[in-house]
This record gives sequence, structure tokens and C-alpha cells, in this order.
Amino acid sequence: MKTSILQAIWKQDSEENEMGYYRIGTHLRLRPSARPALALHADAETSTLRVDLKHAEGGPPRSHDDQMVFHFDSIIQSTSQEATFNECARDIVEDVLCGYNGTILAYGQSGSGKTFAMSGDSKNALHKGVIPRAIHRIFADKFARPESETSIHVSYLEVYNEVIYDLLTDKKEPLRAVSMMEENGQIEMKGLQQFLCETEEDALKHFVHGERRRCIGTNTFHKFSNRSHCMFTIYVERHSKGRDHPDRTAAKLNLVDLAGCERFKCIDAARQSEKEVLNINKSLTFLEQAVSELRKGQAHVSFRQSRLTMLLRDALGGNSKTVLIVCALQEDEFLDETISALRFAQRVKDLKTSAVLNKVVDSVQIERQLYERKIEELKRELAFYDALNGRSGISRDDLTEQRKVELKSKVEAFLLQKEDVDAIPIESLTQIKETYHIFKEAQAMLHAKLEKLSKENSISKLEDNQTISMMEADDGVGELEPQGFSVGVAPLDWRPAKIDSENVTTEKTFASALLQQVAHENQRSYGEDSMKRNLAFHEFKHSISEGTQQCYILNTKKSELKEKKLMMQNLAVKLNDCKQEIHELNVLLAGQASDATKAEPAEAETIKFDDGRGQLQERLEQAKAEYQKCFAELLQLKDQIPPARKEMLECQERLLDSFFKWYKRDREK
Ligand SMILES: Nc1ncnc2c1ncn2[C@@H]1O[C@H](COP(=O)(O)OP(=O)(O)OP(=O)(O)O)[C@@H](O)[C@H]1O
Repeated sequence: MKTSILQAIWKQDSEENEMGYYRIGTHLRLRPSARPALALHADAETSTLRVDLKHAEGGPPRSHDDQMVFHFDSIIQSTSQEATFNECARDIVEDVLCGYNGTILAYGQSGSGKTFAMSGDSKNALHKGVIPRAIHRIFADKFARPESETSIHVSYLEVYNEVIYDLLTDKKEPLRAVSMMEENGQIEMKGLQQFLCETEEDALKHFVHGERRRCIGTNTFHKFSNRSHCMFTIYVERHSKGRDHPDRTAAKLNLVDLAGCERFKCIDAARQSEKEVLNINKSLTFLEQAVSELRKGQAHVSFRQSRLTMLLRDALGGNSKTVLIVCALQEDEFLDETISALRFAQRVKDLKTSAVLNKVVDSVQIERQLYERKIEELKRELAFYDALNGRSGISRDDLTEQRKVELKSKVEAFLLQKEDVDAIPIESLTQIKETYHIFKEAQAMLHAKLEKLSKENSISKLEDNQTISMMEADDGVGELEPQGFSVGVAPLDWRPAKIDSENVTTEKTFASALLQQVAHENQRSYGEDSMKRNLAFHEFKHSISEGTQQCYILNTKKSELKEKKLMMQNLAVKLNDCKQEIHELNVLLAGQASDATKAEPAEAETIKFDDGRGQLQERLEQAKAEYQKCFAELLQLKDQIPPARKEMLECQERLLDSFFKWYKRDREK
């Protein structure tokens, strides 16, 4: 029988856990009694309590058939505080350490042992209650896990006459009231202090401080009755050390010691405030009401009716794993209160909460998730547009290694001119980027090869090139721009031919190549660093007579060439001026001729023999003569320039040749 019940409970639990719902655990703790009621039959093995009312003494007349059976997760009777903790509280504390919120709730009539169960007896270490034992377990776990960073805070509040007070207010000050707010569906306590505790002692110090500040009064049942509902909360935040995005959990354990309900007839008017009792009973009634509404599955549960129900909202049906410890007196005179507490426990037993692992996601992670979602959406949208444009099957994800290899071979084929550029597909931005990347790689490889080749081949080649460029830079002879005077409006039969700039360029290129060749040949024999050679060349030109003479001749040739080019430029300008003048005179003469045609015969005669017209004609003739003279000179000069350049280049070549010979001789010495 016992086994089958346990199996059923275990099965129920595991099914519920898979769904994320957790049944509220209920435990019955019977306060030891010298004269327990004959009506109560507790069976710790089956965790059931049978109430036989026919055996009940006193009270209203009852039916002899009145018999009730209450089931619990466990019945604790004459059991140690440690065993009570292990039975009722340990699992919840372990769950809090894993990141689930937990609530342990002590319920029962005044004097039934709620405070004894939760706080224990401070005078005897063996009688420590659930709260100090939970603190011990949490700190033991913190120090047993060096790989995790665990921070522990505590707070302690009481609800007295529907006002919430912070029990951890400094002892010199009156208790500070706390306001309860609801933000984003969460109950927030504005003004409730949370204290960081590094050690178990820190937490115990705060707990004891709060205990001392609880509202305690004397009632009919005992001298130190708690007149308020109290909640000690331990906040456990934990994350693994040394990771970029560590798993972070934040859970809290609410340890609640409810005030005990009392019958009005039991109130000691001399010592107790009626308002106080009224408020306690009222809040407990609202609690019962909320439980029965939850049990019925009502859409609206009246949590807002009291502070207590708001505080316990999550514990009864929200994000919390919850355990209820129902404390009861066994004596006959308290039978009604005991039955009432048992009934409450049975109703709570049917409730389920939906505890979740409280993972703290940092803002960076949230942002990343948002972006990832956005990227997914955009990808879907792109795929949609691709499909609309008949380009389905295009992947915009990172290219696979195989795709990269394929693309590379296509680019190579293109570079080696085996394939046309169309062979490289253009499908997506990723692919285009990869193509650029391949080109860049190819360019880098080529560059490296060239560098290697040039190193192997000759450092001196570069040096000679420097020498050559130095010689060329030294030339100082500008190129003639011959355009601008070839389209003649002058009434001459012939047109001046263009100066053959192509020949000049070719000649120069040829000369450069020649010089390079000379330098290259010489460089093979004398591999020297450029600095030394440049210095030697400078010395040769300025201090060695052979060099000085050749340098003088070269400079003379350069000056002659330069002068000729300058003269050509001046002549070109003059030619253009003449051309302009001829044009203007022609226009004037043509204008006069047309006036003469339109005029009367007598007048026309006057114009025809007008002095001015004769002068214009004369000036035109002079301008034409000037033009022809300039042009002839220009042609002459043009013919002189190539031989002059050739001479200059030969001088240059001779100078270099003499220099290399001298340099070789000098080095051999
Ligand atoms: N299991 C137990 N074993 C021994 N003593 C107990 C037990 N339970 C309660 N007591 C004693 O009974 C007395 C009343 O207990 P307690 O103060 O815990 O009751 P309570 O339910 O918190 O009452 P109230 O609601 O009025 O504060 C205390 O002196 C306590 O030591």
C-alpha cells in the first residue's frame, strides 16, 4: 500500500516536472503534547492523519461517522530540527542553489510551533530552525564551489496591520515602512534593504537583528507570540568564473513565518489589540480565499486583497518551488483550529506552481539574440526576393570550403586567360567579397614572387636604374609642344608639318633602354651598393679630369639642346601671333569689300581707292612674309633638334661608360 502511494507521488512529480509545473509540498508538524486528542491518528509511514470525530471530546455534537483522512508529503512528530529541515526544506534550498526560486511557509494556529520550526530556539544549537540551517547550507555550498562566483544578500520584512516594515532597519531608528509596487508583472519592494553577506555569520547577524525587531506580543497561548507575518529572504546570484558569457542565475529563497490565527473568544483584551487580531485573521482569510480560487482554476485570483497574498502570489501559483509546513496542536481544545489548518493544507496540496530556472541574460547577449533574429528575418526576405527574380537556390551564408575552392579555380583560370570573365559567377555579396579576396591573394603572391626575383637577380640592377634616373633627371631639357600653329588660315599653299613628337619619345625610350643596358652590363661586374656608386659618380664628374671634361661637354650639349627647344617655343608663339594678325586683317578687308559692293557706284569708287584699305593690304602682306620667315626658321630648328639630342645622349653614354671603366679600375686597385 505504502509503496504504491509513493510510486504514484513520484510518477506524478516527474510528469509535472517535465511540464514545468511543480506541486506544492505539504508537511504536517505536530507539536509534541502530553495529552494528545484521541481523535487524531497520525501514521508517519503513510504520511496520513486520520481524524475520528466520534472520539473528539467537548465541542459541538458531531456525527459518529465523521472521519477525515488528510494526506501529506510527510508527518513530523517528535522529530529533531535537523530531520525536519532535511525532510521539508533541504530540496527547496538545493533548488535555490541551482537557480530556482523557493518558498518555505510555516502555517498554523498561534502557539503551534511555526516560529520554532522556522527560526528555532536560539538558546540551543540543536534546536536551530529552518532559516539558520538554510543559511548554513547556502554558505557551505558557496565555499564548496570555487569555480563559481556566488553573491548572497538577505532582507527581512514583516507585515503588521497591513503595513510592510523593514526589520533590518538600524536598531536606533523606528522600523521603516516599505512600499509594495508591481513592475512588469513583478512585485517590487521599494525601500526594503538587501544586505550583502560574505559569510554565514554576516547573514545570521542580520537574521538575529530582524528577529529582535519582530512584533511580539503575549496572548492566551504563549508569552512570545508573533503578531506579524515575517519573511526572511536569501538572494543567491551565481555565475561561473572566467568565461566571456557565463551562465548567470539569480534565485531567492523566501522563508515565511505566518502569524497564527486566533479565535476572538480567546483574545486577551487586556494585552491584545483587537485591530491586530482582526488584521491577522483577515489576511489569513484572504490567503485561504486565494488558495481556493487558484484551486478552482479561476481566471482572476484576488491576490490584491491583502499585502500577504500579494507577497505570496508567486509562492502559490507563480515562479517558485514551494513547501508548506503546517504546524498543529494535538490537544482536544484546539481540534477545530487543527482541522481548519489541515483542510487548508489539503487545498494547498492541490496547487501547482510554474517555477523556471532564473537565468540572468546580460544586455550584450540580449542584443546579440535580437540581431541574430533580425538577420534571420532579412535572410528570409532576401530569399523571397531571389525567388521572385527567379534566382532561387542562392546561398547568402558564409561560403563553404568547397565553394571557395571552386571560386578560386575560376579566378585562376581567368587570370591565366583560360576563361572569360563571365566564368566568375556573381551571385551574392559574400561571393563577390570572396572573389576580391582571391584577387588580393593572387596579387600578394605575385608581389612576393617579384620581390624574391628582384632580390635574387640584382640589388645592383636597382642601383643602376637609380643612376640612370639620376642622369635622366639631370637632362633638364623640356619637350616641345608643337601643336597650335599647324592649322593655317594664312593664304599659303602649304601647311607646316607637325613636329614628330613620337620620334622624339621613341628616341628617348630607346636611349633610356640603351642606358639601362649599359648600366645593367656594368652592374653585373660591379655589384655595389647604390650609395657608394652615386658618391663615386659625383666624384668622377667633379674631381676626375676625364669625368670633368665629359661632364662639361655633356652640359654644353644639354644647353644647346635646351636653347634650341626654347627658340622653337618662341617661334611657335610668334607664328601664332602672325596667324592671328593675318586672320584679323583678312576679316577687315573682306568687310570693306562687301561694303563697296552694296554702295552706289560713285561711293563705291571712293571706297575702292580709300587709303585705309591700301594700308590694310600692305600690312597683310608683311604679316604673311613674317609668318613664312618664322615657319622656315622653325623647320630648320626642328631638323636640328634630333641630332642635337642624339649628340647629348651619346655624350651621356660616353660619360657613363668612362665612369664605369674608371670605377672598375678604382675598385681593382
Ligand atoms: N516541536 C516542538 N518541540 C518543542 N517545543 C515546541 C515545538 N513546537 C513549538 N514548541 C514550543 O511551543 C511554544 C510556541 O511555539 P511557537 O512560538 O513556535 O509558536 P507559533 O506558532 O510561532 O506561535 P505564534 O503564532 O503565536 O507566534 C514555544 O515555546 C516553542 O518552544
